[in-house]
Amino acid sequence: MTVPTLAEALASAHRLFDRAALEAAIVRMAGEIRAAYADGEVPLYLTVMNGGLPFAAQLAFALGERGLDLEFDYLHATRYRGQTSGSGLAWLHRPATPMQGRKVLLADDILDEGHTLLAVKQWCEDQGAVEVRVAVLAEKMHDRCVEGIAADHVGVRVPDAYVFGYGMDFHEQGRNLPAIYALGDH
Ligand SMILES: O=P(O)(O)OC[C@H]1O[C@H](OP(=O)(O)OP(=O)(O)O)[C@H](O)[C@@H]1O
Ligand code: HPA
Repeated sequence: MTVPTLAEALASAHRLFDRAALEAAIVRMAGEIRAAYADGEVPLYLTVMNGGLPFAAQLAFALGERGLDLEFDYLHATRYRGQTSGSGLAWLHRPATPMQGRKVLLADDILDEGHTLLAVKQWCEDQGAVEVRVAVLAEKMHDRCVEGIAADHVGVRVPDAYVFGYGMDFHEQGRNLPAIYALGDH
């Protein structure tokens, strides 16, 4: 199968949020999140690779600016998307930092159907985390999200279309576009 190019995708997509809008959303989120960690405990900050990387980095600086220290680790869980049964989640890397008794803050690019973050959150709880908060740059608006997962902090809400940019890929392309685009007419 030939993979469409990024240029082809951009030609049939439109920009939902530009860089300034996303940066402003992340600054707003940082204010909310700072207030949620007022007790001085240092959360374990888990970036969900790959898509969560740009957002997580920017959010981390905004939190540092507000006096919240973070302990960094990361995980990589990726969905097979229809090529297998069940949740279809493959763990490519699990965090090495012990979580017993810790507060965990997950940073990912998008909450779509929720399979990824549900499994990740449950795994953190199984490891002994006492609290798991979820921060996502984007939440997709539809009624297909699985039960048992919700984002505590959301940057922007996107329509029910395939979106890419700002960490999110179009066939592994376009992750470093500094804006979010939607395919089609949404
Ligand atoms: O809410 P869901 O329907 O589970 O989808 C959201 C997840 O899907 C994407 O990851 P993907 O599996 O594509 O891996 P990637 O970050 O490496 O692209 C995205 O980064 C989220 O982690
Ligand atoms: O719309 C999306 N775009 C990119 N990655 C995703 N992962 C789940 N949904 C999406």
